[in-house]
Amino acid sequence: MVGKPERHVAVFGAGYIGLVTGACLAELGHRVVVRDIDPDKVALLRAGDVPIYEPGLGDLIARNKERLTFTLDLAETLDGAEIAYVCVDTPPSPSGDADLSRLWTVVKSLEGAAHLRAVVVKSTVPVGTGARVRAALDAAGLAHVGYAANPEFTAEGRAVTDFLRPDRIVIGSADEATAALIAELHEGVEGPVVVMDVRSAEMVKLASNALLATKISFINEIATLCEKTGADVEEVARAVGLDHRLGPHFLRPGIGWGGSCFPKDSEALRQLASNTGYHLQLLSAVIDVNNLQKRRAVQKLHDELGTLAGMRVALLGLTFKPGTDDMREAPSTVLAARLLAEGAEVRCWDPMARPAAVEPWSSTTRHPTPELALEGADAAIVVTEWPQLKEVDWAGAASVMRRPVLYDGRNLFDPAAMRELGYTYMSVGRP
Ligand SMILES: NC(=O)C1=CN([C@@H]2O[C@H](COP(=O)(O)OP(=O)(O)OC[C@H]3O[C@@H](n4cnc5c(N)ncnc54)[C@H](O)[C@@H]3O)[C@@H](O)[C@H]2O)C=CC1
Ligand SMILES: O=C(O)[C@H]1O[C@H](OP(=O)(O)OP(=O)(O)OC[C@H]2O[C@@H](n3ccc(=O)[nH]c3=O)[C@H](O)[C@@H]2O)[C@H](O)[C@@H](O)[C@@H]1O
Repeated sequence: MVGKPERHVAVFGAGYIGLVTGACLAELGHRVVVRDIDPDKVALLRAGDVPIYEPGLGDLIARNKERLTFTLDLAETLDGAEIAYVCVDTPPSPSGDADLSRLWTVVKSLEGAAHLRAVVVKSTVPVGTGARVRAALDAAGLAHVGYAANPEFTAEGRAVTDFLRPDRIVIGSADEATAALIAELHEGVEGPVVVMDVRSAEMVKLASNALLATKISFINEIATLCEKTGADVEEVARAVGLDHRLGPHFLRPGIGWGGSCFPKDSEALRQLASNTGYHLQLLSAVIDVNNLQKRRAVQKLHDELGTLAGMRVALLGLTFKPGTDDMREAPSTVLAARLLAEGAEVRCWDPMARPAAVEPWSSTTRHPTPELALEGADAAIVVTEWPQLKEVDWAGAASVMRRPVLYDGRNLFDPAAMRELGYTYMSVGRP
C-alpha cells in the first residue's frame, strides 16, 4: 500500500484468531511471522495447508506467502519484530475464570526483546490483565515498550471479512504513541478506530459477547413462552427486530448458543464480577436459560416418545453453527450426552465436524449423509442449520425412519409442510 510503512509483526498463536490476524496484516502490507508451539500445525502451514476451515483464509495465506511465515522458533519470531501480537487461547480454568497460562508463557518469552515497540493482546482476557502485563514488562526491563489491548470481534466462518471490514477496531492503550502505531497498522481496514484506556477495551470485548448472548437467551425465553401461549416466535422476532433501537440481529431462536467464546466469555465475565464480590444477576440468568434450552430439546423427545431408552435418535449437525468445523461448546455435545444417558442410540451427521474420539462421541455412530443417519430413527433433532438439510428428501426420509418425529432446533422448516409429510414436527417457539 503506497506511502504506508511496512511493519514487522510477530504473532503468537496460529489458531483461528492468530492465523486470521497474521494473514490479514500481511494482506495489508506488513511482514508477519506467526509462531505456534504445535509442531503439526506449523508443519501443515509451512506445507501450504490451513489447519482450520475459514472462508478466504487459504487464499489470503497463499497470496501473501512472501510476507507471511510460520515457525516454532522464538528467536526467528522476534528477529526484527516491532510489534508482538498475543493471540493464544484463553480457555476456561476449573474455576470458570479465564486460564491465562499461555498468555503468561508468551509474555515471559518476550523478556529479552528490548527492540519491540509494542506488545498487543488480542486474546480475550479479564479486565485488569493489561495492567498485569504492563507490570510484567516493566519488571523485565521493557518499560519503553508500549502496551495495547486490541480485542477481536470476528465471528467464525466470516473472520477474514470481519477483520478487514469490522464494525470497529478497539484499541486500548495508556499512551498515544502506541495507540497511533496500532491504528496505523490497520490502515486499509474499512472500519472506525475507537481508542480508549486498556481496562475499558478489555471490558468492551466481554460486554459485547455478553450482550449478544443475552439477545439470544432473551428470544429463546420468549420462544418458550410462545409455546405456552400459542404465539409464533418467528413472527415476534421479525417484528421486534424492525424497531431500529433493537435491531434484527441475534434474535434467531434456537437450541442454544455455543462456540469457543460465548460460553467461556460469559462465564469468565460472571466470575470476574464474582471476584469483586458482585453477582451479575442478568448474565447468570442468560447462562441458565441457555443451559436449559439444550435440555428442553431432549425433554421434548422424551415426552413425545414416552421413553428414550432403546430409541434411535439422529443428530443432524454437530458444529455450534454452520460454516465452521469448530465443535467447541457445541450444543450437540450436551444433546448427545443426555440422549446416551437416557439409554438412546445416537446417530450423527455433519458435513465438517471432526469431533475427538472421546465421550460422548465415541459412543455414537457417524453417517456420511443425513438420510443415512435417519435410517431406522425414532426421532431426529436439527441441531445445526446446515444448508444441506434443506436439500434432504424429507418425504423419503419419513419412510426410512422408524417414527417420523422431528425436533427442529433451528426453525429451518415450515411446520405445516413437515406435518403434511407425516412428521410429528416440533420446533422452537412456533405452534
Ligand atoms: N475463535 C474466535 O472466533 C475468537 C477468539 N477470540 C479470542 O482469541 C483468542 C484465541 O482464540 P482462538 O484463535 O480461537 O484459539 P485457538 O485455540 O484456535 O488457537 C490458539 C493457538 O495458540 C497456540 N499457543 C498456545 N500457547 C502458545 C505459545 N506459548 N506460543 C505460541 N502459540 C501458542 C495454540 O497451540 C493454538 O494453536 C482467545 O482468547 C479467544 O477468546 C476472540 C474473538 C473471536
Ligand atoms: O468472541 C468470539 O469468539 C466471537 O463470538 C461470536 O462469534 P462466533 O462464536 O463465531 O459465532 P456467532 O455467529 O456469534 O454464533 C454464536 C452462537 O450463537 C448462536 N446464535 C447466533 C445468533 C442468533 O440469532 N441465534 C443463535 O442461536 C449460534 O448458533 C452459535 O451457537 C461473536 O459473534 C463474535 O463477535 C465474537 O468475536
